Amino acid sequence: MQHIQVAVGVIVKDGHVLLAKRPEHLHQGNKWEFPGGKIEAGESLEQAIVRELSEELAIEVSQQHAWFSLDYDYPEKRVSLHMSIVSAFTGEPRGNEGQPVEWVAISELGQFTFPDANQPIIDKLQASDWD
Ligand SMILES: Nc1nc2c([nH]c(=O)n2[C@H]2C[C@H](O)[C@@H](COP(=O)(O)OP(=O)(O)OP(=O)(O)O)O2)c(=O)[nH]1
Ligand SMILES: [Mg+2]
Repeated sequence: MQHIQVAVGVIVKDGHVLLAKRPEHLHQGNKWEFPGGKIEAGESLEQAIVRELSEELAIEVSQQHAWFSLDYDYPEKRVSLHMSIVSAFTGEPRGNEGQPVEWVAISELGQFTFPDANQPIIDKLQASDWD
């Protein structure tokens, strides 16, 4: 089975996180995601986060730290998601590829539909103190 390594940017600001909507035609399409994408050969997690968030949101990440990782088996592929908490960036995030983006209160994440692999991320966000 295909197995991909994914850099996932959890951008936290004032008790909110930034979500983006996955385009319908993609794997897990039309669901809300944390911005990010496949880690390329030779790239570190930190480098992949900087590149993906520049490509997808047109921001420049200036502070981040690795948070945790998880593996999940979709019927068609296995993903390893590597989460990084982004705590500082420059620029105003926008959907650089036409995708809707939204700042959502961590307490309200339950209202959104995420890819099936994401539940532990939501649980951990809601269990942590972000002040
Ligand atoms: N970015 C992101 N991907 C997620 C999340 N949850 C989740 O299961 N995924 C999965 C969906 C995809 O199978 C995979 C990300 O791969 P992708 O194909 O979208 O990666 P990419 O942005 O590099 O896109 P591309 O190179 O194919 O254009 O990870 C999430 O919260 N954010
Ligand atoms: Mg992506």
